[in-house]
Amino acid sequence: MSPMLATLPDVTAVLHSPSASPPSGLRAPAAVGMGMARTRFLAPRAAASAASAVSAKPAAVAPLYADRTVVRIGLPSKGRMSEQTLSLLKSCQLSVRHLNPRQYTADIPQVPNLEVWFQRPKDIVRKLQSGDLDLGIVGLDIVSEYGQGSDDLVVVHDALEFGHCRLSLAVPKEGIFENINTLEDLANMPEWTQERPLRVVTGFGYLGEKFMRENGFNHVSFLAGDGALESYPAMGMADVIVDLVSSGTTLRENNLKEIDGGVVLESQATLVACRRSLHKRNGVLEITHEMLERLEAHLTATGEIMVTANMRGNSAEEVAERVLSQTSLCGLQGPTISPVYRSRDGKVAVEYYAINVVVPQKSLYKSIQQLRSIGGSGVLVTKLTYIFDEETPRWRKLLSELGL
Ligand SMILES: Nc1ncnc2c1ncn2[C@@H]1O[C@H](COP(=O)(O)OP(=O)(O)OP(=O)(O)O)[C@@H](O)[C@H]1O
Ligand SMILES: O=P(O)(O)OC[C@H]1O[C@H](OP(=O)(O)OP(=O)(O)O)[C@H](O)[C@@H]1O
Ligand SMILES: [Mg+2]
Repeated sequence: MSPMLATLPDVTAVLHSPSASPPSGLRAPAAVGMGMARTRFLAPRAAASAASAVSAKPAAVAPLYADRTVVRIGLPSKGRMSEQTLSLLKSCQLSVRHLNPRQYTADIPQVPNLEVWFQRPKDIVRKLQSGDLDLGIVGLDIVSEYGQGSDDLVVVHDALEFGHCRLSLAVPKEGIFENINTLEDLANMPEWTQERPLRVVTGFGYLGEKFMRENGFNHVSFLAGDGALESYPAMGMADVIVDLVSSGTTLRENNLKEIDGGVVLESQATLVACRRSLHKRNGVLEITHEMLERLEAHLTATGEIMVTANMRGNSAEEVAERVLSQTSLCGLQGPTISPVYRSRDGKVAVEYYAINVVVPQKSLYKSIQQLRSIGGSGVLVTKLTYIFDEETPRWRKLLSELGL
């Protein structure tokens, strides 16, 4: 038998033997119900075989939750989040190796015990809930809609800085909605009655319904729609829509407007985990920690740059005083100041000091102006790849959420 494979007991026999029922708490694999007998399941990939990508060939009978030792992460298989997810991971030195674009599996060579599964965003959430995935990257909108506030899911990183959008209620610009500019205006319209409720079309039935209920709408009906929702009001099929908005172009082009108080949810990409896996599956917590550290280090560094300059001075302290008198030169923990040694008349002398300071990218020009105003010269600007703090606050928060 290959070291990669292990055999399961005869499944038919297990099913038919009352004394050999699966341990409680374990779900029976779906294929069992389909009458499939004796088969093999994928065991954890041996580190030595890291060169071979995960096989997409379905096992005839899937492993039970407790039998799976490899950790799984779900990434969006389609849509606008898919490419950005891969590029974020690449920036964190977690490049996904996807040998065959027609397969749904891949791996991340940097993390040998992790399998990547490409799934539709909503399926990522469902599979995190069932424990078939341990980790996933998906928009908060999808986590909130399909997770429905479930305790089974833990948002490990809530701001991966891409996929920004908002779930928002929009109404037609004209007709009876012309002077409707707030949610309150909409709720107080006399048109909505039990016989003729406000008709809302949305792909977010759970969040949409909760939002309307919590905002005091009594006469509302919902219609589920998957795409092109902006066309429903003009077609007379709905009065208002609850849909994702990012640039606002689609709303504008369809003669719709957002109203004050109408944002249901602000969303961006998140890293989500299955709570049960964090507690019970070997390796999940460690992989989550490593991913979190890399993501935080990369995302923190993204908005910052390193500025280096030389400055004449009598001592490091005297230079430090000048630098710290400037509001944009305080750095992460303060500037690093080091002597610049040069040889003069055969002796080593210090006339200049080098200043290294990390500043927010958006205040770069201001920082340079301030450096110059206190005598800085030869200014170098360097992009930062990572900033590793002592400990990421999100890791602390996760441990406390897990009671660890
Ligand atoms: N303008 C936007 N419209 C929709 N989603 C956006 C937008 N901007 C960011 N997103 C995020 O991208 C995710 C994926 O949306 P996208 O429309 O690309 O894929 P999809 O919804 O899987 O595909 P489809 O819309 O064809 O079903 C959304 O759930 C949301 O988190
Ligand atoms: O504010 P905007 O930048 O205009 O983006 C909003 C639009 O983008 C999404 O549609 P998508 O492009 O995913 O098409 P779909 O309706 O087929 O999902 C969303 O459903 C809106 O229609
Ligand atoms: Mg879409």
